Amino acid sequence: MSWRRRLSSYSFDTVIGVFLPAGCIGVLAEAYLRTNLRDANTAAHCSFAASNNILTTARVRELETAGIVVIPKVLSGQQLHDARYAVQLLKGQFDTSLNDRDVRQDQIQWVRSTAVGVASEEEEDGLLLPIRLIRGVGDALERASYQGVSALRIPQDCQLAVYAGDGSAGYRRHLDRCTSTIFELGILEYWRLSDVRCRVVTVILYLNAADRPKDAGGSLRCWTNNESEEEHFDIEPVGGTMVVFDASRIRHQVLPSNSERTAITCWIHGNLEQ
Ligand SMILES: O=C(O)CCC(=O)C(=O)O
Ligand SMILES: [Fe+2]
Repeated sequence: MSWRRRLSSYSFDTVIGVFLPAGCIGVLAEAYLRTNLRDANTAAHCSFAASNNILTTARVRELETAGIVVIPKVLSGQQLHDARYAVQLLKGQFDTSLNDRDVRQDQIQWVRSTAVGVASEEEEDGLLLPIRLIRGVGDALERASYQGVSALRIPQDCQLAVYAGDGSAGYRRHLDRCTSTIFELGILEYWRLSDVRCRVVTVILYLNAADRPKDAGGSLRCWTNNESEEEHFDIEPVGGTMVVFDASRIRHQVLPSNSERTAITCWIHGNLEQ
């Protein structure tokens, strides 16, 4: 029996009285339970010596005061080459459908160190080091008691984003952490955005060429003062540059890129009070 016939065999009262409330509860339950953090790891679990060497205690203190730190030359030319080769092999698996095209025009794919979404371990190799480096930042933050936070959670999934070099692909100004209240969002959206509400720190590692010219565009424009539109600075997405910033403080935008632009991002989560 088709679902239409089966449904028409129920009385109007049954549909209104049983199926409608059940459907509403289902939608609410899906929103409440939606999370990518179920298999997230502790910061200690993701500890990586190279990340601790990069994000020294001095840099963590700088992150606390300035809200952002930029660390160049985190990857060698060979490591960048390997990472970019791995990204090439993943082409065709990128997804634009999840993105609001008015807001951002990149293509993304979620990658994890346990070979989900990649065809073989060999193909994953080049991305393994970038993933470990960005996921290892959480441990460096905890060791240096960043803003007194503890119990950071590191998602398994990191975002791999490719912006086409068509001179138009970018990402409108935004904050990575959702700071809107339940009254502004409504309960459904509030629950759906539970992961984004827990983002504490953003870690980006650029996988472009180390000699990417300035006119290739795609700079990351950052605003450090929310009161002022004027106070901003640009970071060139040169391959091997790591950017770490406070996800609830630094508004940022990706300027249009004239050359293909690749970045891998990890959001470190925690339970900060809004
Ligand atoms: O790739 C970048 O420089 C930033 C991307 C970004 O803002 C984001 O994915 O939320
Ligand atoms: Fe962002």
